[in-house]
Order: sequence, then C-alpha cells, then structure tokens
Amino acid sequence: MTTSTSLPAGYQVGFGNEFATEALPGALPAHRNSPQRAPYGLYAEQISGTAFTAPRSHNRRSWLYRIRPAAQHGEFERIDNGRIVSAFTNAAPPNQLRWDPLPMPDAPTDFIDGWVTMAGNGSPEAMTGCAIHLYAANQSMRERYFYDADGELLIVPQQGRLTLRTELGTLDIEPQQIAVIPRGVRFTVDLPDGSARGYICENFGALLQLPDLGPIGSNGLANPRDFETPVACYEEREGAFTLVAKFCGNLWQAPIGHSPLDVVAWHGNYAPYRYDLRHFNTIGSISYDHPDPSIFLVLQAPSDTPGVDTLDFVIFPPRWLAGENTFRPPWFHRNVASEFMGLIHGAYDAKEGGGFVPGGASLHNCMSGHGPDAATFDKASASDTSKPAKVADTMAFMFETRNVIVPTEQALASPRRQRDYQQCWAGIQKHFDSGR
Ligand SMILES: O=C(O)Cc1cc(O)ccc1O
Ligand SMILES: [Fe+2]
Repeated sequence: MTTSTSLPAGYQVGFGNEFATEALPGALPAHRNSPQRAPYGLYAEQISGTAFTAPRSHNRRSWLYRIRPAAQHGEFERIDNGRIVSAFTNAAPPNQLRWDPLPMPDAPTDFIDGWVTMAGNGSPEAMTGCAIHLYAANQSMRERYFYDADGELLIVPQQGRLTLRTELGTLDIEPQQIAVIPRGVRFTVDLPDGSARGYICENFGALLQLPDLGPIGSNGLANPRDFETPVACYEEREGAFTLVAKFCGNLWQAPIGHSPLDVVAWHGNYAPYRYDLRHFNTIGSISYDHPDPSIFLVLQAPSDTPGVDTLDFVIFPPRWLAGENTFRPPWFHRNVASEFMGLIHGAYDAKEGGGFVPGGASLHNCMSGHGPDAATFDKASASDTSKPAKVADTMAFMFETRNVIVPTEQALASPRRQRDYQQCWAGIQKHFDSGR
C-alpha cells in the first residue's frame, strides 16, 4: 500500500481564470489536453460544469491529470439521507420565521452527516433553485469522500475552520471567509478546530458569477483578484474508502480502493475557490437614504430572465453610515424576492432588540413585511444624523432568490424556531397625529 501526499503550496488568484497548475514538474501536457500517453502514467480526464456549447464567456471546464480515472469505484447504493432534504413541495407559510443556531452535535458527526436542510426551492432534477442547509460537525471525514452532482456548494462558516481537500487542491477557510466547490468535484473536509458550524447554499442552477458593475465602474464590490483557487495537490493513498454522492436529492455510497484526490496536475476554469468577505469593497450612500441591498452583492447565479437571479449572495459587512436626515438601518419593506438571512459575526443593524444571533437564521418570503424591530426603530429615529457612524464588528449575509424559499417540515417543527419572532415588531408605536 502506498500513501503519499504532495504538499499544498498555495493559491492562484482571480475569478474564473484559465488556471494551470502541477504538483510534479511536467505533469501538465503542453499545448494539448489528451496526449496518447499523459506524463508520469497519468490519466487525462475532463470535467465540464457548463454545456459544451455555452458561450465562451460562460463556458467552464477543466482538464485533470490523475492517477486513476474517476470512473473507477464500486457500485453506488442508497444510504440514508439523514436530515438532507431536496424537494420543496410543502405549504410555505407567509409568516416571518427565525431560528436559534444549531447546537454542536454530541455523537460523532462529520461534515456530511452534519447537514440539516432548512429551506429551498426549485429542484436538482430541474437544475434550477437552491437548497439552504445548516451544518454542525465535530469530526473530520476520515475514510470518506464526497461529491454533489445536484449543485455547486457555497459554504459559509460561522464557527470553526474548515480544510476542504478537493480533487483540484486544498482550501483553508475560517469564519468570514467563504468557499465554493463546483458541482461534481470530489472533496473531503477536515476540522482543524475539532468542531465547526455554518451555512451551505447548494445552488442547483447556473454557476455563481461576479455581478456586472454598471455605473459603479470597473472596480468595487468583490474584486476578482481576491478570489483564490488552490494549486494542484494530490494524495496517493490506497485503502478501503467510501465515495458518497448526492444525486437527484439522495445520498449514495460506493466503495473505492484509493483516494479520489489523486489529481497531480490540472488546467482550466472550473475549479473551487475561496473569498474573504472582509475584502469586500462596500459601497453606500454619501448623501441621504441607502441603496437597495443589491449594492452588497458578492455573487449571483443568473436565471434565464435577464437581470433576475435565481440566487444572490449578499453580505452586510462593517461600514460607515453617512446619510443625513436619514433613517439609517434597513427600512421596512416587502419584496417580490425571498430572503434567507444568517449572521456570521456580531450583531445585525436591523435587530437591536436581539434574537438574531450568530449561527441563527431568518426567513422573510415573498411580500412578507419585515424590517427594523421596535428597538432599532426607536433608536435610529432619535439618532444624530449630522455625523457619520460606523457599523462595526458585524457580518450578516442573505441568500436571496427569485422563487419562494420553502421551509422544510423539520425547520418549521424545530425546537430552535422562535415562535415569538413576530413580537419584535409588536412594540412599534402608533405616532400618527393628524393635528385634528
Ligand atoms: O431584510 C433585511 O434586513 C435585508 C435588507 C436590508 C435592507 O437595507 C434593505 C432590504 C433588505 O431586504
Ligand atoms: Fe429584507
């Protein structure tokens, strides 16, 4: 039995670039993808994340040079889906919903065991929509590897670092960083801190991309240079392992006699990446009011309707508020879009009254009224707006979708659901005085 690992050596920068990386000199064939015999006795294999005929600007694929082809493993058999749900057909209530964080598990739980689906829309079969999961885990994935054929995974840690060892290299992330693992890419997760908790958006639809900037110009929001993709790093490891697949909403497991993380070199633009949310260039009003929260858009998954995304990943980072004679926190609102929010760090500036805590979540669906709680309204309507004020020590985010986000039965029935959430608006006073 052979076990050896090449050292992970870092990252390549840029969003969706044509990357090229090799863990052994000359492992990447020059000027062709599929030579008669690949260097070092490797197998050449392509992974496509978009249709072959997608326009060049959207076409994503990579060529992998690996010890054994991905086809080599035993037969897949169904395993229990645990708390993973991928069909969103139950009745979605128009109520505003909020949940406390997931507790850390007592029983040994790895990253995949630790998913709990909260909500979603669309379906993996239709290749549109998303599932929103929380995760809480206390064990590294030892002898098992995973891939998700249903969608790409946007991973948002809230507590504890993750080491995401993928076919294309290793990503280390901590809270306030995110990672995206493309559909189909095999990986395993180590927990350097012994436990970890966070959020996952499983995007069934078109790949996440950077938004256009329009009148903002050629820089700003999430800058492409701050996205990092790992260099090639391989395991030459044999043993009795399992390969878990998520396919059409179900988990399947196959025996595999070697590590599938055996890619010695690769090139292409279909690859995992990480991004540090603290690098976001936050833009806002320097006169009055504040723009719609689309100004805080990090990544978008477009739908077939121009300008309407299947999924938007939006953040609420630390920032200065300068609007004069302005109600500075998020206003009261109702939207056609649906909003699932989470909190990574600190407090959110629309919820002075508490209840929205790091690791928690809220859901405000299509046309459900929401906004500042009573405490926030009272404070912000009395504050001095002649001077700028800093919203510090905070990092909230929103998964916003064009379709209704249907909460799962387990999320609705959860003991972590705050049944009194609507009370946060109950104390809002009537101030109207017609003068008559
Ligand atoms: O609901 C929220 O807190 C997010 C949000 C913030 C804001 O300033 C405007 C609209 C919006 O949905
Ligand atoms: Fe909102």
